[in-house]
This record gives sequence, C-alpha cells and structure tokens, in this order.
Amino acid sequence: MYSHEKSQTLQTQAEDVILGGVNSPSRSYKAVGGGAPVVMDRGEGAHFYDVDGNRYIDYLAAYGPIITGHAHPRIHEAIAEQSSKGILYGAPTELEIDFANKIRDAIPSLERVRFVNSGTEAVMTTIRVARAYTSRNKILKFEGCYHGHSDLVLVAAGSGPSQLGTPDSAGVPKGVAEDVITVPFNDLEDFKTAISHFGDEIAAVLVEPIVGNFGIVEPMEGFLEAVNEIAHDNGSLVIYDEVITAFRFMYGGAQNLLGVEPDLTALGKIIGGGTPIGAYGGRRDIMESVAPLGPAYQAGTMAGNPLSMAAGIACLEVLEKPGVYSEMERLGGMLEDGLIELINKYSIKATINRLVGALTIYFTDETVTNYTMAEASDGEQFAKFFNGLIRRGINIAPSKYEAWFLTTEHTEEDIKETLSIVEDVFKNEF
Ligand SMILES: Cc1ncc(COP(=O)(O)O)c(C=O)c1O
Ligand SMILES: NCC(=O)CCC(=O)O
Repeated sequence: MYSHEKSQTLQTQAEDVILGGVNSPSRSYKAVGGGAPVVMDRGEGAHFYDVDGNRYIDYLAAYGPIITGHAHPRIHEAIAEQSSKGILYGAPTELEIDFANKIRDAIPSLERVRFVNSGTEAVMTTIRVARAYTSRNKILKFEGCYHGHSDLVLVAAGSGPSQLGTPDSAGVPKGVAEDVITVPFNDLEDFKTAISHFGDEIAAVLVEPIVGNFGIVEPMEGFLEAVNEIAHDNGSLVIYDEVITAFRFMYGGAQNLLGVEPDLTALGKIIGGGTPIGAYGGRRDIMESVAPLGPAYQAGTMAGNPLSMAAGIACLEVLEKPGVYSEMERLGGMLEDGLIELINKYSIKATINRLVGALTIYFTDETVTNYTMAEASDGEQFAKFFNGLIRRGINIAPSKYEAWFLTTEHTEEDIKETLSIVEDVFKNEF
C-alpha cells in the first residue's frame, strides 16, 4: 500500500495559500472521504509518479485532454520548437489557419472556427452567438450535463458541481438562472413539453451528444435526431458541447460518429494536446454574427496562442494515424470485460457504460441512461473503490460522475495490471 506522506505535507502547505488547496474543485478528495489529493511529480505515457515516488497507471488523463499520454515526444517537440520562436504575438499566424483547417476537415459542420482558451469560454460564446442570431434569450440544457463554469450553465450542472453538492452555484443571479430550462437526458417527452411551453423564447438547445459528465452515457436511438428536428421546427439552434467527446471516440466529433449535425459546436480538452484551449464554430451564416463581422463580441489576448496551436496540431497528427482508435477500442473492451468478470466474481453491485476508450463504473445494478440514475448510484461504494485504487497505483477521478480515459500509450500490460489491482480491492475492501 502506498504512503502519501509528502503529498499530505504539501497539501497542508497548499491549503495555506491556494484556496481549498486546489485550483479546481474536481481535484479535491472531499467527495471520497477527504484526505490530501495525491500531488503529482511527473508523467510518462500512461503512467505518472507522485511526490512520494509512487507510480500510477493513469486513467484520469487530466479529465480527458491527455489522450496521447503524458509527455508525448511529438507534442513536447512541437511546443519546444514554437517556444523558441516566441510564445505569443497578438497577431495572426499561419499555424492557426492550419489548425482550423485540420479541425474543419475532421468536423465539417464547423464551417467557420474561432479559438479561445477553455471549454468554458467556448460554450459560453456559442450561447452568446445563438442568442445574437435568434434574438432569443433562453437556453435548454440537459440535467447533469456540465458545460463549464460560466453563469448560465451552472444550473443542474452534473459532474464536479454535483459531487460537491453545488449543482446550482451560489452567485449566479436569479435572472440568469431563469433563462435556463433543464430536462432529463434521453427523455423526449419532457423535451417536447419544455419546447412547447417556452416556444419562441428558446435560442438554443445545448447538448453533450454523448454525455461525459454523469459518466459516459450514450443517447438512445433516435434521441439526437428528434432533438434536432424539434429544436429546428421551433426556430431554436442546436449546440453540441463536444469538449469531452471530440476526438475521444474517433478522429472527429461525436456528431460524425452518430451522423447528426448541430448548428454550433464547442470544443476543448483533447484539441489542445494538454495545453489550455477551447474552440467553437459552426454554420457560416450563424458564425458571421461574431465580431469583427457581426455584432456579437468575443475576444481574447491568448486566443489562438501559438503554443496551443502547435500542441493541438501535433496531437491531432498522432490521433489521425490508422489504428489509433481501433486499438483504444480493443483495450477498452478488454478492460470492460475484465471488470465485469470481477464484478460478477465478487458479487459487486455495479454496472459499466463504455464507448471506445472511455468508461464509467456505477455502483448500481441498473443500466444508467440519465442523471437521476447516476446520482442514485452508491457514492460510498465508489469512495471505497477510489481509495482502494489510489493506494495501490491506479489514478481515476475522485468522483462517481467522471469517466476513465484510455490513452494511445496504455498497453495490454497496463490493463492486466489494472485488473489485478481491482481484484485486490474487491477481495480485500468490499
Ligand atoms: C462537456 C464539457 N464542457 C465544458 C467543459 C469546460 O471546459 P474547461 O474546464 O476547459 O473550461 C467541460 C469540462 O470538463 C466539459 O466536460
Ligand atoms: N468532467 C468535468 C471536468 O472534467 C472538470 C474538470 C475540472 O474543472 O477540473
């Protein structure tokens, strides 16, 4: 069992200067029984090492972006090379044109693209653009979906906020929250009711086309097609938040995998190869609402910064190689099958949702298709599981609402080692 002595000491120091000891609440272990989060030292492929010298197989992948593993040489080189030429100019570069083209080639619905610095900014701006284009105010979102921390979307916000008991954040003005309507994911009847009730007040429907924020939850057959049709009949736009999903399951977005196109798309995480990034884009006529062409303002000192452009291009170059996603599918299948075998062997009440290299274990015996079901899964069992893993060398998010993410660097050996550690946890702690 690992000792986390130095992490404990550093966390005490952190709490004395960084609010709560963490720069994002998701990193706190509050929801899994407290204790100091493990403080990381360095990463290498699918593994990393903490300040106490312990080695972990990493399935957090920094909440998704690190799909090519830690310190990937290609990304490292791209950043180093760009850094030697300057890291920020406040002027256009050829790199950003190349990168925008690369993204549009993969996700053609982004007829025009803009780069920003986080998923939060990307989603926030798509909402502004939709409001500008439709001259309407309200947004419809799905319960438990997280779309970053801008005011408007911190309502029924799943993932991190739910885990800490703040799905509806304090500090969001009542008037702002009143412009957000939430309905359960995968429930077409509630969706239709909301649309017919609010009608021409709804500027846009905001969707995680494959949910990543109350675990991995796929849309039911026909759900997204119906959402598109009903929203469009109502004169509302459809925004896909693909901050987690783009380039996670295939070289392209969930929209390409599922064959349904939104009007606007928000991107982040993977496209930056681990550097801070966001992007949004969509139909040309809608995007032309944005300054300098249109009246909706969006700007940024760091937007399209060359380091993120270089890292993003390098990351997509790794991902576009043949066989990358089929290998993640193979290893993901192996991990899922092995986990199910152990769940059955030790009579654990748990189910798994998986798509390619992303999966979630829910401590419940029902198949999870919406937020209420994810919420009802057993948080105490999850906490026991998490603590068992982190003391034995597996790092996952300290939250029952997050996913495990495979990288291009995980190997069969990693999966076998993982399954043997999980068996040890089930045998000794459950
Ligand atoms: C679907 C989704 N949208 C938006 C965001 C916000 O992105 P960021 O944390 O880069 O601001 C996240 C972050 O987890 C996300 O999962
Ligand atoms: N799925 C939710 C996140 O990935 C959030 C990460 C963070 O805000 O630290």
